[in-house]
Amino acid sequence: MDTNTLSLSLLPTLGILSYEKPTLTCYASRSRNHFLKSFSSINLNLTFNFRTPQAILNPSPITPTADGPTLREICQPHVPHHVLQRMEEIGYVMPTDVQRQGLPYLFSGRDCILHAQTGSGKTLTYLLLIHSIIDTEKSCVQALVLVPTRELGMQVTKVARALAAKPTGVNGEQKLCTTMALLDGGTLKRHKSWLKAEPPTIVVATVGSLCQMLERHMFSLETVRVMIVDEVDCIFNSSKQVSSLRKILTSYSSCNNRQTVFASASIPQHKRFLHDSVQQKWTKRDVVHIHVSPVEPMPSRLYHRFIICDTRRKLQTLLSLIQSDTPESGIIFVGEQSEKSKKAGNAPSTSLVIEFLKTSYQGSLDILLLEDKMNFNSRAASLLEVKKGGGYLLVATDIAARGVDLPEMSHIYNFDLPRTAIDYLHRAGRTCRKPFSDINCTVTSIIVPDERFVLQRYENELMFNCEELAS
Ligand SMILES: Nc1ncnc2c1ncn2[C@@H]1O[C@H](COP(=O)(O)OP(=O)(O)OP(=O)(O)O)[C@@H](O)[C@H]1O
Repeated sequence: MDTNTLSLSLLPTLGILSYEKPTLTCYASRSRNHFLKSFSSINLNLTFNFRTPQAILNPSPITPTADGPTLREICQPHVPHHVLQRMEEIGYVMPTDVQRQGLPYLFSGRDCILHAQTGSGKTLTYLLLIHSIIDTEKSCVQALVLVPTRELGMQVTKVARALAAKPTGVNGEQKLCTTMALLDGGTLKRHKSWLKAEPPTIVVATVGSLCQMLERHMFSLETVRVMIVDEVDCIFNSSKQVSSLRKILTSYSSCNNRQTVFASASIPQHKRFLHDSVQQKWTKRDVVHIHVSPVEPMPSRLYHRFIICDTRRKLQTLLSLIQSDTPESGIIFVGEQSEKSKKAGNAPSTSLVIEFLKTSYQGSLDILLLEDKMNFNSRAASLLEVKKGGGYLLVATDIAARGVDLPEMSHIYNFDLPRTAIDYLHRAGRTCRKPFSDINCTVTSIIVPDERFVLQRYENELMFNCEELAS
């Protein structure tokens, strides 16, 4: 095996590199301090076995300091000037941790697993890499971004287009890069004509739609020089998407002909994943694992609470919480309806919550719905409303939990407890999405007494503390 796991944020604190075991062990501890205290004893029992020393011998040239290099300084000379200008115009001036730590590796051409907190700026990180590779004078698809949902695809396309637009006041003849969204619910015929008439430089695609195009020979990945798989664990975990993703990575293209980047805030069993990536030829052998803040998987500005109540009182409890919190905007996450509940003829939680809020909530926030079973147009309409800004309460299933960037979001309510700690992490991560802000956001879980131990497990796994609210 020829892989590296770098827990970069630990470097300054511990003066050593963390490997898989301490990272996993720390999930059992309750706080960063606790972890750091327990680290020395764990360390005694471990053999640190770094098999490819390049990443250690050749560390990031960027020194992490409070007022360290700007994004422009990190990106020069890799990213074209007009993109850097545009980047600053949008407001991206200082790098986030993942940008500061990840970009030097990405610019060096190595395949990477970008493993960093929700809202940490992974999208801009990989888009800057794309701009360092593509040649806008060439008329072919050179970069591919794979996403698990149409919603995330729309968002990435928007950011990609914003970054590729001409900066104000620039009138040069520079050919600009174009981005095509190839997403579930779109028309293959239209995409086919676009690809034929004037191939875009970047394609943002859902796995299913891309595979359809590839299978019908409407599109080929021959000219793709960089491939990003965003929310990679989510796609690998999806029974509908995993086999298509494997084909895209190994049959329709080869890791030797492209730079591959996997991104997510959660890579369960990352050592295993790294091993598989090399063995299965999803990436090259010297793939590097950029693990930012491994002992703090969730933003520290998140305040976690729970309230215990009877199932029958959950709706009323939700309403009371919203009334006392007066959120700027909030997401109320509900679980998917089980087959058993469907068969019993029960209404899904989404309908219950929406109808209840529509009749009982007297505040000024708009009430919106986003769930898997809505058709693509209604889903897009909901998301468009949400992105317009203004206050709203979005009642959503986990479809809204992955990657969707809603910077104004102040409160998350788990009306139904998420099924796994990872789902908790991604739901919670829809808040605290302004990288340099010090505004605190709140996640509140409304649970029945039996669920307390489940939430406790999530707390241990994700290393956070949840405070109980009096019911
Ligand atoms: N350097 C920067 N300066 C200011 N804002 C930034 C910077 N980089 C990213 N952002 C903003 O941070 C927010 C979160 O970024 P992004 O959506 O890329 O997060 P992410 O790491 O992909 O999160 P998730 O894992 O939840 O998908 C966005 O609103 C983005 O515009």
